[in-house]
Amino acid sequence: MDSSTLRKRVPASTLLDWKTVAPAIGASVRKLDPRALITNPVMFVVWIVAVLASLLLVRDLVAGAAGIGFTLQIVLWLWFTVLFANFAEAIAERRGKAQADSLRETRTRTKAKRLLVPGNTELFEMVWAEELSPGDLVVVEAGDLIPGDGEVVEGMASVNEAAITGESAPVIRESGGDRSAVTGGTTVISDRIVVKITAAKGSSFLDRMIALIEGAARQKTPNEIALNILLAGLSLIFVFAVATIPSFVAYAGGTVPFVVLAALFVTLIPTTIGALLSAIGIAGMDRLVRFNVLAMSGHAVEAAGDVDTLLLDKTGTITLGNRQATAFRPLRGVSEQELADAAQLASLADETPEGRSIVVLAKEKYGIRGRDLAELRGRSIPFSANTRMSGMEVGASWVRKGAVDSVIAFLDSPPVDTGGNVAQALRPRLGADAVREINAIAEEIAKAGGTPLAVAKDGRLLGVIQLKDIVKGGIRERFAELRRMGIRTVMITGDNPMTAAAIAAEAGVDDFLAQATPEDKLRLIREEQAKGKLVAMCGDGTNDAPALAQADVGVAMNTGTQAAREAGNMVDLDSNPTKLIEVVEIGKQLLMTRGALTTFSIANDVAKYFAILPAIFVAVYPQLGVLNIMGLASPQSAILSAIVFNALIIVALIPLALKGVRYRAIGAGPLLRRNLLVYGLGGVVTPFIGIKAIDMAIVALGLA
Ligand SMILES: Nc1ncnc2c1ncn2[C@@H]1O[C@H](COP(=O)(O)OP(=O)(O)OP(=O)(O)O)[C@@H](O)[C@H]1O
Ligand SMILES: [K+]
Ligand SMILES: [Mg+2]
Repeated sequence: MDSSTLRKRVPASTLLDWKTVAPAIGASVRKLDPRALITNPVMFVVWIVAVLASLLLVRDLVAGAAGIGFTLQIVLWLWFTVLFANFAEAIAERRGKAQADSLRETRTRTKAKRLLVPGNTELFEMVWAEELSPGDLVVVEAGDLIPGDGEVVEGMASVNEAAITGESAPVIRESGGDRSAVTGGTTVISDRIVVKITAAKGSSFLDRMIALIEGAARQKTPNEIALNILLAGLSLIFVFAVATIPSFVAYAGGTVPFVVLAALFVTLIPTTIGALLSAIGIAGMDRLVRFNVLAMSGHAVEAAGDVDTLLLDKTGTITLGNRQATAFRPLRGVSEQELADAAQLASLADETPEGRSIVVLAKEKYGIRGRDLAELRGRSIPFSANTRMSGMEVGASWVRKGAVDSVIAFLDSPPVDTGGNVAQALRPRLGADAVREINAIAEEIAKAGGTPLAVAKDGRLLGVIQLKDIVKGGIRERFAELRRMGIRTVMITGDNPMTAAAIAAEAGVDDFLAQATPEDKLRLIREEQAKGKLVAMCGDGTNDAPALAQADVGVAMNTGTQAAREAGNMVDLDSNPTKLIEVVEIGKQLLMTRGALTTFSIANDVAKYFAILPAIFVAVYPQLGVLNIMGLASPQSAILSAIVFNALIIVALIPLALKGVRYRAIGAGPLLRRNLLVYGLGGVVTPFIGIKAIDMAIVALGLA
C-alpha cells in the first residue's frame, strides 16, 4: 500500500482557478475589518499605518500639497500589503469551501423510523431527522439514509459511507463490537439495524466536518500564538528604530515625510510571515482532509509533526478486526460436539462479532441449533475488556469463555456469587494436566497469530476456540517507513503475549504490550509523555477511548465506536492506521513551512534594511553613497520599490504557503541546515534582486 492508494477526495484546486480567486478577492476586502485583523498583530499594525497614511493623503489633497503622486502610490501599496495578506488567508479557506458545499448537499432532509417500544422493530413512527434527540432508537433498513450519528445496538448491516469518505465500497456496521458507530447521512445498503442516536442536532459528525473544512472551527495553536507574539515584538522594535530616523535626518538639516517612514517601517517588520501564517495553518488542515483525515484541532496537526512514539491497538487497527471462530479444539476426553455445545451456550447472548461467529460455527459445522434464551432462563455474563471473559449461567450450571489465563484464574478462584456448590464442583477437575494441555493448544493457535479462547463449563476446562484475524495488507512496509521517519511503533492489545508476539512480528511493529487493560494503555501513554515524548495513538474501541484522549495525537478509526471517535483529536475516515505516515508528514510539512517562511521573512527584512537605507540617507549624508551598492535611482524610487517588493513577495509565496515545503526523511539536522541555506540565504538575496528590478521598472515607467 503506497501513498497513491490513499486517494485524495478532491483534486487540489490550482491557484489560477478563477472560481477560487474571484470570491477570495471579495473576501480579502471584507477581511479589512479591523475586528477580524486584530488577531494578526503584524497585519493590524500595517492596517493602522495604512489608515494614518490615507488620512495624511486626504489632508495633502485638501491642502493641494506637492508630491501627491508619490504619497498616493505609497498609500496604495500599504493597502495592497494588507489585502494580499487577507487574500492568502481567503485562498486557503476557499479550497475547503467547495468540499464543504458538497458535504452540505448530503445533509438533505431525512425521515427517520423512531421506535415506539424498545425491542419491537415493527412499531415505529415516522419523524424528521431533526426531531431526533440523543437516546432515541431508530430502525434503519436497506435503502434508508441513517438519520443521525449513533451506535448500532441491534443487528448488522452493510453501509455505504461514500457521503463522508468518498469511498463507495460498503463497510460493515454491527452491534456489540468495535465497529458499531454509524454516521448520519450514510446509507444502509443491506439488512436492518437498530441505531441509538448519540449526537444532538447541530453537533453531528457531518456538521463538525463542514465547520472544520470551512475553517470556522479553526483556532490558533499555541505555537502560532507564540510566533505571533514574537512577530509583534519584532515590529515593536522597528517602531523605535524607525522613530529615531527623523532626529538623525534633522541633525543633518533634512526632514523625512511620514509616508516614507511608514513605508520604511512596513518593509522592515516581518510582514511576509505575518501575512502567510494563517494560510499555512489552514492549508495544513486542508491537506489532511484531502487524505480523508479530519483534525479536530490545529494543535493535533502540529503535534503530529513531532511524534516520537505511535501506539496502536491490535484488533481492528492492525488487523482487519472481524475475529472469526474457525475451529473448536477440545481437550483429551472431551468431544468436539461437547465443546461446540458449551461454546455456543457461552456465546448465545454475546453480541460481539467474536461471539456471533462462534454461534455460526457451532451451527454450520456441528449442527448445533439455536437455543431460545428466554426459554433457558439463563443469566448472561457479557464480555468486558477487564474480565476478558463472557458466558452464561443457568441455575447452578455455568459456562465461561475468554482469554486463556483469565479462564484459568477464574477456575482457580470462583466468584462467591456463583454459589458454594460451584466452587465445590470445580476444584478437583482443574488438574495440572488440563492446564498444560490447554496451554499447549493455545500456544499453537497464538503462534500462528490466532486468538485462543478457553472454554470452561461447571468447573471443567473443555478446550479452546480458535479465532482468526488477518493483518491488514501492506502494513509492514508502512511501519518500516515510520521507522525511517524516526517513529517507534508499539502495539498494545488485550490479547495474550503469544498472539501479540506473532501479530507484532507479522506486522513489523517495534514493540508490543500484551494483556493490556484500558488503564494499562493509558498508563503507557502517560509514561512515554513523562519521558518528554510526543505520543500518537490509533485505536477503534471504547476501551481505547481514555488512551485516545490522553495521546497528543489521538487518531480514531472511523469504523470504531462512537466513544473512540469522540475521544480522539483526529478521525481517519478510511480507518487505516498507517495513514499516520501522511499525518506525520503533513504535520512536519506544516512546521517546516512555517519555519522556512519565518526564516525567509526575517532574512528578507534584514536585507531590505541594507538595500534601502543608504539610498534614503544619501541625500542628507552623501558619505553613505559608497554603501549604496544597489545604485537605486533615487531615495523615492528606493522606498517605493521596497514597499512594492514587500507586498508582491506575499503573493509570490502564497503557492508555497499552501503547498508546503517538501518533507524528506533525511533527518532533522540535515533538513534544518538545508532549509536555513535555502530560505535564509534566499531571503537575503531576493530583496536585492527584486528591489533593483522594481526600481528599474519604476524609473522606466516614470513613477518616481
Ligand atoms: N466476546 C468475547 N468473549 C470472551 N472473551 C473475549 C471476547 N472477545 C475478546 N475476548 C478476550 O479478551 C481479550 C481482550 O479483548 P479486547 O477486544 O478487549 O482486546 P483489546 O484490548 O481491544 O485489544 P485489541 O483490540 O488490540 O486486540 C481478547 O484477547 C480475548 O482473549
Ligand atoms: K516586511
Ligand atoms: Mg480493540
